[in-house]
Amino acid sequence: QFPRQCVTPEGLQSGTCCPSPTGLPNDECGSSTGRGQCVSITADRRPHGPQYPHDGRDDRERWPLRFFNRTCQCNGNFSGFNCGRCRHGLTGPNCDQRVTVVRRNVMQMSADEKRAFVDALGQAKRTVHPDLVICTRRYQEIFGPDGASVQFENITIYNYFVWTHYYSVSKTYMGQGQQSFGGVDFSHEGPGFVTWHRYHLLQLERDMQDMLGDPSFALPYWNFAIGGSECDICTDDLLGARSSFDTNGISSNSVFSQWRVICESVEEYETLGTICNSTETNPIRRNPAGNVARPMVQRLPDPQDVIDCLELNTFDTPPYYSTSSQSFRNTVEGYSAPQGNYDPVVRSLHNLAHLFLNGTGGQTHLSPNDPIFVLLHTFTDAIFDEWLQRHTAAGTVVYPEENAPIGHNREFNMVPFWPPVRNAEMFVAAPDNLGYTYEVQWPTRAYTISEIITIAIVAVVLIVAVVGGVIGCAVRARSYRSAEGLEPLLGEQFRRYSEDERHASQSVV
Ligand SMILES: O=C(O)c1cc2cc(O)c(O)cc2[nH]1
Ligand SMILES: [Cu+2]
Repeated sequence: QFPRQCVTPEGLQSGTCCPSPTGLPNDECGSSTGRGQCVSITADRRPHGPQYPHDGRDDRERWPLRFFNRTCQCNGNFSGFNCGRCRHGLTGPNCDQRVTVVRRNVMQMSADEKRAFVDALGQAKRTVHPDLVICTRRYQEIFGPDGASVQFENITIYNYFVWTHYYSVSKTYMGQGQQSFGGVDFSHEGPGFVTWHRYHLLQLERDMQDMLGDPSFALPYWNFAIGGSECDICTDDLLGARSSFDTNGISSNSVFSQWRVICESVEEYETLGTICNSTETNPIRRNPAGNVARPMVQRLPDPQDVIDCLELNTFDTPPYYSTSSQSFRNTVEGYSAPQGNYDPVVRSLHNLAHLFLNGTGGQTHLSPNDPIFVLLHTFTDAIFDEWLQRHTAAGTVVYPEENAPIGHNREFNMVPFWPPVRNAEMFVAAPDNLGYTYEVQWPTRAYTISEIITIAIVAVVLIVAVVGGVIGCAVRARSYRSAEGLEPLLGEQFRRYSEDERHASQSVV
């Protein structure tokens, strides 16, 4: 969440996190080369929804001001916590060359591509994040007893991806002996669901590109809207088959059977007011379609559900929450029926795909520990991008500025990302603004009864016309031939002419 250089006791006390680009000491934000400058952070002040009624209790309110109030603001196309890199979709020394990566269907990749992707995930699970460290205490307890140390630690690239999700969904600690407050979620149940998860994926993709030294690396997606109760990506060449010994486990032929999860001890965090750290504990659990207690989540969404949600015109509707009706966001997130009507018992699209996994991937504080999360969310993001592109011309693409749940207003800095990035910055079409596109064949709508009847009528009329024409011609040809029989002179003349011609050609030879 914060650059390693910034989390010293002095750095935290100053509230300033403006490092120099690597190789340029004492050049905060690369200001001497015009890359950027150190400025005050602005945090959203607009009212949020009533779900969170507290004030000052949570480190994530008005993020990231509890920790830092000054950051690098980069000029032009420069970007990053020290302005040492380019904005998404740009490259080159001056960040003026466009680059686009293509996110593809994981099922359509070659055996070599699949292996490379699985290996890259394994490497991300082991490689310490080069720049960022995580806090392991609430701000109040972040300084050690001597004041000379602070509670931050290193974490691997993939575990950082898991930790940021956990931090965004964790409950608010209300003090010893008090129940933690669960009415907060900085990344779900609000308009920020799509923008938060989009940035979450972009950050992982970028970290993996840097790790691999391959700027063309793209996260693939899992088209989970295939209906039925089979997990098609749960094979040992991809995300791991089911273990033959443990219904809830992953096959030992898959590297993912070796992965251990972080952030499992929620009860401890909630009762002691601690925070998940980088300690790995148990293996991933997964039992696709295996939740017998909840038959509704035993099958995946259907292609028609995607078609239906893409037809909703409004991005989000009051109260911009998990109870919104006719909201594209609440529908793709999966708290509404695919046609947009809110129903508390319904789970569809993204939520249904999570719950179908029935294990680690179905619990919000843990879900990214199962790498299926990455592929499930790239597809969710592909639907979001398709919706943006289809509806932009109609002018209904509007992100709410206020009264969304805390963390979800348009100008709120998404928790716990650094440098500060607002929901609004991710509410743009990806190919033109963020340097990636999806290669997807979107399902098309089946014909309605009235369309089928119309098509049938047109077809019948055409067939009648063609058949009628053929019969008409045949009848006319017949009457012509019988007329020929009544005109022997004409026939005679024709025969004589042909014979003359034959003679002529023979005499030439
Ligand atoms: O119960 C749900 O609808 C549900 C579970 C779950 C887990 C997860 O990680 C999500 O991102 C969403 C979600 N929804
Ligand atoms: Cu999710």
